[in-house]
Amino acid sequence: MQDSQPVRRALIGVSDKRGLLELATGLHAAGVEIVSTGGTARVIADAGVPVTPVEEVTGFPESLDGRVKTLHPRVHAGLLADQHNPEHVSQLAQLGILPFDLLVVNLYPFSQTVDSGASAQECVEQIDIGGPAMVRAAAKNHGSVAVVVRPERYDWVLDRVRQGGFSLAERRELAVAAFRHTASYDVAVATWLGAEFAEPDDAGFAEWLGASWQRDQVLRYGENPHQRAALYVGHRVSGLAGADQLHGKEMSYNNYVDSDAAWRAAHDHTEPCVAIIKHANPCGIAVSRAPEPEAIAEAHRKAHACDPVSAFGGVIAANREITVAAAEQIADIFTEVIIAPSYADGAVDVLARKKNVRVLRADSPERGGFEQRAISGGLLVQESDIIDAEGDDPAKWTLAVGAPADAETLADLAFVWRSCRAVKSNAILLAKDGATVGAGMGQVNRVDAARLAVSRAGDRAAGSVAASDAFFPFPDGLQVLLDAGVRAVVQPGGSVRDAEVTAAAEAAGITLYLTGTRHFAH
Ligand SMILES: NC(=O)c1ncn([C@@H]2O[C@H](COP(=O)(O)O)[C@@H](O)[C@H]2O)c1NC=O
Repeated sequence: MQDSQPVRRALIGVSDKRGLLELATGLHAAGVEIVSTGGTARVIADAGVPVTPVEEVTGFPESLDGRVKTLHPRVHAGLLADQHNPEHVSQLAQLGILPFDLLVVNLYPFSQTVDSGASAQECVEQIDIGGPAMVRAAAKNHGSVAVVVRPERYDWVLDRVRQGGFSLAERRELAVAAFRHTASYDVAVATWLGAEFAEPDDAGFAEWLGASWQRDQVLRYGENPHQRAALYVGHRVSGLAGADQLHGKEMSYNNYVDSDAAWRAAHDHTEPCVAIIKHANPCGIAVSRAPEPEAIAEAHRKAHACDPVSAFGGVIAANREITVAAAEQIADIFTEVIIAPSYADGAVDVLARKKNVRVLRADSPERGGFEQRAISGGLLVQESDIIDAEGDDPAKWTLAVGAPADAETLADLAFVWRSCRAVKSNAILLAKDGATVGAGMGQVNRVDAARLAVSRAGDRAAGSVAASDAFFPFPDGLQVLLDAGVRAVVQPGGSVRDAEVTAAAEAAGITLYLTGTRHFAH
């Protein structure tokens, strides 16, 4: 290549020794002199490949348990000298320092050590100092030096070396990757240290938030075709972002949004559950008390029956394995995405009869932690809403009025309460026999949410149970449910007009429970 620069001398210091021998052997065969740090040099030398220990370059022993190996002017001058600047070249000659053309480094495994549950002292020892210093030096000096931080690139590196070296464009690309690597590394260190040494007045929120995301996919478009979009993943890829796609077209932006809502809704239940989502709202959620493995097919039938019209083109999530029977049922319905923890033998083949349906296998979503939402000029951070708060346990509910619910009714109330938080606020949800029958979502007042839920339930409203994601500010919303024949209601309570709301429930002779916990979802 036109502006390629030959590689005559390489410095290698790697924690991850994968591919090291092949790299060193190939570099040596290509006539490259290799200089290496302690452990790396030993592996290379043991294989019979000539290597110069870095101490021979620095004239200084590796010391302080490896805290000082390469932090020396003879190393850094060799990495930082601009080989196209005659002044630098002559200074190096006067100092008796040879320049490096290639640096291969990967850093101490800091994040892996933290994730392994190691002690704080062990984690601190795994903060690499000399490695990032060299990587940054070589990346700054990409005009003269190529820097490689990932073993996955060694084959390509050898190819370039054999072909006469790296072009400027390639050295620039490597420099970008190198600075991203050290930046992500520092974010991980700063985040962990901040949490370890947090001041008591931090109120649980770090004073500084670092982020490091890797682009995973460029999506066809965003929420609308005129918006561009991409998916980024963190260093530990999990949940929906880490799902395996077993079949179908590529995921779209809206598929991800709806799948995320469906995945969470299905996992809000411990019983076998299916959630069908469109535009991030449920068109049906159901649980089954049938013995497994029949349960998931039954849960799907019940969820689909809630609103078959809306389920067309929806996203289906199950919290249990998709059986062949469930797959046969689902395959008949036009569905955008199916997501489950696993698929029985043959189930994916059944679903794959439809060319486009996306079939995903994913790990359960992580519970707890924090979630972020961008606003104009800022970032909101909150604890994730979990459905295991005290008020989510029916045993802790307060009976405001009416007869205590029998076991079956209480199970339905618990189901509708757990399902209600999957509905965008203001939310009213009606259910019967472990299945939703009518949802009123995203309304700007609770009366309209109740009207919508009742109208979508139709005849099924009579005898159903209902949940409201937040308190009824007036009796009017509840009255809509009572007029439709709802027989038991669960809501947080806490309105200044609770007494009027309770009086309306009493007048209708229904059972009303208060949770004391609210589950808004905007
Ligand atoms: N202290 C130093 O001068 C230093 N220079 C390089 N390292 C790291 O030491 C590791 C390689 O060491 P070894 O070859 O001994 O296994 C690499 O991960 C490299 O990033 C250093 N270690 C930590 O800072």
